[in-house]
Order: sequence, then C-alpha cells, then structure tokens
Amino acid sequence: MKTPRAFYQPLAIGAPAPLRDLPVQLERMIHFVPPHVEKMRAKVPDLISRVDVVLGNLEDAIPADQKTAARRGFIEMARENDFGSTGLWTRINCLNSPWVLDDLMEIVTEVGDKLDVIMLPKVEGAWDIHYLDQLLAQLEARAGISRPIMIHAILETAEGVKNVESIATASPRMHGMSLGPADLAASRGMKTTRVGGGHPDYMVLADGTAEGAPRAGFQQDLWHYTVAKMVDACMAAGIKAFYGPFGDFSDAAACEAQFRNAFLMGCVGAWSLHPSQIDIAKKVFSPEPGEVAFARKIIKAMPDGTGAVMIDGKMQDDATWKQAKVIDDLARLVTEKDPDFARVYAAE
Ligand SMILES: CC(=O)SCCNC(=O)CCNC(=O)[C@H](O)C(C)(C)COP(=O)(O)OP(=O)(O)OC[C@H]1O[C@@H](n2cnc3c(N)ncnc32)[C@H](O)[C@@H]1OP(=O)(O)O
Ligand SMILES: O=CC(=O)O
Ligand SMILES: [Mg+2]
Repeated sequence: MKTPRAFYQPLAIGAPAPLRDLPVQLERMIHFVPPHVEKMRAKVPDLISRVDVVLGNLEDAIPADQKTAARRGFIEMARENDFGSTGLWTRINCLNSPWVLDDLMEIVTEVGDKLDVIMLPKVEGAWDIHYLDQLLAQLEARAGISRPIMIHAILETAEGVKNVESIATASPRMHGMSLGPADLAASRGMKTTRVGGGHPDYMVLADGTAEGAPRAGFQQDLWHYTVAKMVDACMAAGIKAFYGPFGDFSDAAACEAQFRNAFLMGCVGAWSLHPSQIDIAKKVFSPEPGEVAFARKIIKAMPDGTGAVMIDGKMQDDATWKQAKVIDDLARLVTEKDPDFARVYAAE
C-alpha cells in the first residue's frame, strides 16, 4: 500500500495532481448513448439539457464491427457539444479486449479535456484501477490535460464484489461504482436472463395454515446484498454508489421500484438506457418533497444539530439531524440544476 503522501502524487511527470475531494455534482442518471448511431448522436444537444450525465458507450451493446465507429462517434459528439454542467462520460471496452488501448489513446488525446469520467467495466480488483490510473496519468501528461479524469468502476463480477473495498480505495481518481446486474448474474452463475430488477421465483413463502389456505409468496430483492456491500465500500471511501441498468423498458413501475430501493439504500443515481427512464430516475433520485419539508423541520428545530426534540410525535436527535442534512443537501443540489424541482421544494 502507498504512503499517504505518495497516494496524492501525480503518476506521471506533467500529469495533473489527483483530486482530494470529489467535485460536487448532481448525477441522478447516467444516460447511455450508442455513439455509432448517427440518429442517436443527433439527440445529444437535447439530452444535455435533460440529463445529469451523458455517457458514450463503447463496450457491451456495441457490435464488434462497430467499435471503431462508436469511438469516433463519441469523439465527434464530445467535440461538437458544449456540455455545460452536464457530465460527459464514456464507458470504455474492458481491459482484456482488443479495443481498449485505442479507446484510451484516441479519446484522452483528442477530447480528454472535456471528459469527466471513464467508466471501467468488469473490474476485478484494485490492480485494474492501478493499471488505468497509471495509463491515464501518462496520457494526460502527453495531452497537456489540466483536470484529472476520474474512474468509475462497474461492479459486475463475483471477484469484483469480493474485492469491492480495495477497488473503492485503489486511487484518488475513483469517482464511484455502479452495480452491473447483467454481467454479475452471469459471473455468479445466477439462473436468470434479465438485465437487473427482481425475479418472481426469488421469494419467501408464508407458513402454511392448518386449514391449508393458499400461501402468500413475498418476492425478495436479488440485489440487496450487493447494493448494501457496494454502498458501504463507497461511502467509507468517500465515493459514490449507483444502481446500473434496468433492461425491461416496458415495465416503468418495476424500474422505479428498483431505482427507489437503491436510492433508499444510499445510491445517488442509476443508468438510463432509454429516454423513458430519464424521468423515472429524476423522480426517484430527487428527494421526495414531503421528505424535504420534514428534513427542513428537523434542521430548523435543532439549529446546532444536537439534543432531542419531538416533531409530529417522532423523536429527533443528532442522528436524524444528519439524515435530514443528507436530504436537504441533495434538495439544494437538485434546486440548482432543476427549475421544476426548485419550484416544488420552495412550495413545501
Ligand atoms: C447490460 C448493459 O451493459 S446495459 C448498457 C448497454 N446498453 C445500452 O447502452 C443500450 C442503450 N439504448 C439503446 O441503444 C436503445 O434504447 C435500444 C437500441 C436498446 C432501443 O432503441 P430503439 O429500438 O430505437 O427504441 P425506441 O424505438 O423505443 O426509441 C424511441 C426513441 O428514443 C430514441 N432512443 C432510444 N434509446 C435512446 C438512448 N439511449 N438515447 C437517446 N435516444 C434514444 C430512439 O432513437 C427513438 O427516437 P425517435 O422517436 O426519434 O425515432
Ligand atoms: O454493464 C452492466 C451490466 O449489468 O452488466
Ligand atoms: Mg456489463
């Protein structure tokens, strides 16, 4: 392990100094764009004003014979648009693929100064982050980039989950992590064919009665353990946790439920793969107005955050004050970016 001082040294001469704190940024949804499709690229100017992060995807879902077109399409969309306060990310191909070196060389060299975050798929351990960290420093130095590009890991292999804590703390470049339920299901040998969400057969059956009445089944959350493990690893490391993809675009209610479970557990956002999922993520990852109003009541009643008070019959103390602060801080961030929510929160 590196010494504390060495941890924050640039990894190449001329590379920017690593960040000590994450930039304060609203990232309720990471919106995936397939950049090899001209029609989709043409939607980017409109997407910039609708989403918190635009991501050009180069990995899975891009056909092998379109990998170069996707990379060049991403560079074009990065060059041609002003992203303002909206994040610009790319998901590169995985480290053992034949495409990743060119992804990094071309993207960092040509548009590295506009890129906020690189999403790295199939991260197995800290060694994957160390490799990318070093290479990015060399490329940043060569391209004269002044702001370090951050790394976001996808947690989508059994080994990655085993090593989640060392991945989260592998580098000051770490921005956060997303759960990748589709690859993780395959890696774990789960018997499913879905991209995220629940499964009706993963359930607990209520006890039988002497009368033999029908027994209710209660569906359980397949992802609870992994999301909890990821959130603890991320929050302990001071980085952000996200739920990843929800593949059934026709089931908005189930998507919303999956996103909300993640939000309640500590995640700050999720992926949107289709325009219909943007508003779902906005609704879920912006705190509920009633909760914001209650959080503000707590903060007002306990100005220095200590003591115990009763509000609406419920005991509040230092710990609920801290929860209230999480909600109020998020509401303020949402207010800065989103005029619709600003009006709703102000009215409460
Ligand atoms: C397990 C994982 O790795 S998940 C991550 C990898 N997967 C992805 O990135 C998938 C991203 N999404 C997509 O590529 C597309 O949504 C597809 C190919 C799955 C479906 O696209 P379509 O068949 O065009 O869907 P649909 O007809 O419902 O689209 C409706 C409109 O939204 C547009 N649209 C669809 N997806 C997107 C998107 N991700 N971004 C912007 N616009 C989109 C379509 O172009 C269409 O526009 P139009 O009305 O002007 O013609
Ligand atoms: O990349 C995402 C996944 O679910 O796999
Ligand atoms: Mg995956």
